[in-house]
Amino acid sequence: MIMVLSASVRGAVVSYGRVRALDGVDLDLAPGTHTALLGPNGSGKSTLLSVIAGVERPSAGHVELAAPGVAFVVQRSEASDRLPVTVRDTVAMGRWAERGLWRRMTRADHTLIDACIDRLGLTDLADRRLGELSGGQRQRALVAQGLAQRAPLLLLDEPATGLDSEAQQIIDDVIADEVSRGTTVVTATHHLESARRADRCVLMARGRIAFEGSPAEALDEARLSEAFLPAH
Ligand SMILES: Nc1ncnc2c1ncn2[C@@H]1O[C@H](COP(=O)(O)OP(=O)(O)OP(=O)(O)O)[C@@H](O)[C@H]1O
Repeated sequence: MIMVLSASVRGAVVSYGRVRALDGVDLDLAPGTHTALLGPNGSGKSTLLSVIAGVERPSAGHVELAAPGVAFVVQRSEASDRLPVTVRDTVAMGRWAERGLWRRMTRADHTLIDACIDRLGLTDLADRRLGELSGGQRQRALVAQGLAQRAPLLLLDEPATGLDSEAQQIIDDVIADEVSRGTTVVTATHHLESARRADRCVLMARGRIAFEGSPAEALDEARLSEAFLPAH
């Protein structure tokens, strides 16, 4: 049986100077599924997301996407925190790729932007500047921006970092909703509870995939401690 994939990565290698951030990674993403990437700091999770998003070009290997359009929600940075824009502006930017910078937003765009703001519980903060918000609120604004892109592939780099358990729950529910709409979602996460809700877990170690399987298989204690062992 031939399965149509949303995206596939073959033999991806990425080096930063002497560091091999990715060392020959193969990954298949089935449509309408949630894949959780887990692994210690520096194991290559963010780099793999960047390669799938097309932000980083592998020096060897390649990525194929079934359809164009990737929404990539990167980790919050000092730079994004200081942008002089409101929550609504931030989420509206998610429509730029489709609308073009200079074309007017349609009524449907505004409805979608409001829905994404609401979905992340930010309606009361919609007109506040990002700089006036807590880290967790800014993080939710960036996830709302990712949702507003309505891309077939949604990549989230540690979306729940710094969030309280209620906000984390919102993100997990948003991911589940997106998957049920047919979106293919990949998250890099350190939260085992979120990973447990994924369809598949990929354990990364030193730029390679150490294991992939169902959450029950991957999140086994022995398996996790092996993947998280320090390099030797
Ligand atoms: N822009 C860069 N310049 C130099 N080295 C980099 C760069 N980006 C990543 N690296 C290195 O590549 C390796 C993989 O980093 P990556 O950010 O992909 O890991 P990660 O698994 O996402 O880690 P974390 O859990 O800390 O986010 C690390 O050794 C990191 O130091």
